[in-house]
Amino acid sequence: MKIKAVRFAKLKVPLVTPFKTALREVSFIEDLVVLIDTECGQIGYGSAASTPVITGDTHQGMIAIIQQFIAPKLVGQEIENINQLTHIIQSTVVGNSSAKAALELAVYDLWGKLYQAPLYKLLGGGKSELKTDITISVDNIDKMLRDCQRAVEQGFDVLKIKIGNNLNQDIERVKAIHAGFAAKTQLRLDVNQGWNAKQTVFALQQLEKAGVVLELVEQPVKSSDIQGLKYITERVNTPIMADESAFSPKQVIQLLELGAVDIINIKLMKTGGLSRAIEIANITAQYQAECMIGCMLEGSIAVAGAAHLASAKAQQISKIDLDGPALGQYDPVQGGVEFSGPQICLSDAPGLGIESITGLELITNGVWPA
Ligand SMILES: C[C@H](N)C(=O)N[C@@H](CCC(=O)O)C(=O)O
Ligand SMILES: [Mg+2]
Repeated sequence: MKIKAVRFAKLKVPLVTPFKTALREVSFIEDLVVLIDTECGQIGYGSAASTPVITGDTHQGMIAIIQQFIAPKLVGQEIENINQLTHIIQSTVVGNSSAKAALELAVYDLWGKLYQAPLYKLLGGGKSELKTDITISVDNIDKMLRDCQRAVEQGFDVLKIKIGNNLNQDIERVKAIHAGFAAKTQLRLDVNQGWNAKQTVFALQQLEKAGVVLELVEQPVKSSDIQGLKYITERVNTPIMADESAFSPKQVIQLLELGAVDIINIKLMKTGGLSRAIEIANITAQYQAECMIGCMLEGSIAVAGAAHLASAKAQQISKIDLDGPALGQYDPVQGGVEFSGPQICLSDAPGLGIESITGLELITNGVWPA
């Protein structure tokens, strides 16, 4: 099965409620979809979210880097040589992790189609049912409590609470949500780099004294502040997780060698796709550290790839934050992974299993070779 061309499209889905973090606020999931055509007429699907405040990637930038540098090296390659394909994708340019993720997803989808097997089985096999948490956007306390209530009614029993835009208000938000929902749910916090190290220790010690039990706190400080993460981890009981500080296998080794964090959040948009995500999961096992599989605000094509990986690497990946599709008003993708509230159900269709996509807007000059 030989690669013939790479095409691009856009896919936009409105959110149930605006997605607000310490870094940004958006009302739509907007994915760049990458379609890889083969000479035998198969199509591989991949997609990527543009999250410039975290990855630096934009849709225009992803299209340019793929068209000018990576697609010319992929066209003509055989899908059966999956390691050679991921090597080309990873090594042709530096950075550009979201563009690499979209391409890797599409070639892994085709690899599954070549061998007529679902991706999670080709990656080692696992369960077809997974469960995700859901994210509660940062807002005034009443709105956050209403969002938590709706999530519980939908069946979610793990809530990921976004905070980080005002230290004292954040402490009050967490206390209020803990009082209302700790009996029914497990609570994770995501500060999205909003605090500094001393503020984090202060906040977590206050919360610990008040009897607030948290499963983990994600990325409290700036992505570059590795010493800050270590300072916090040494002073609080609550487990600390790296997100924006952990893109590459090398960064993960540095974090774990230093004892800077307890847990790593793996996201395909940071690792550049599945191949490096697998490497990171294996590294965390070497350090007996836990890891989570997460997502950006992205739709069900890319999240399906992450779900296949989570199933196949369940021995390493113990926590799941794959709620992108649950945050959208509908899922435009038919076939493959089904997202229903907290439940994620993998199908045994080949690759990612995608049959069709509603509302896909093909980019007219977005094809290589032209
Ligand atoms: C959507 C997911 N649960 C999440 O919170 N992801 C990111 C933020 C992504 C974004 O801004 O698109 C995270 O920080 O974990
Ligand atoms: Mg995060």
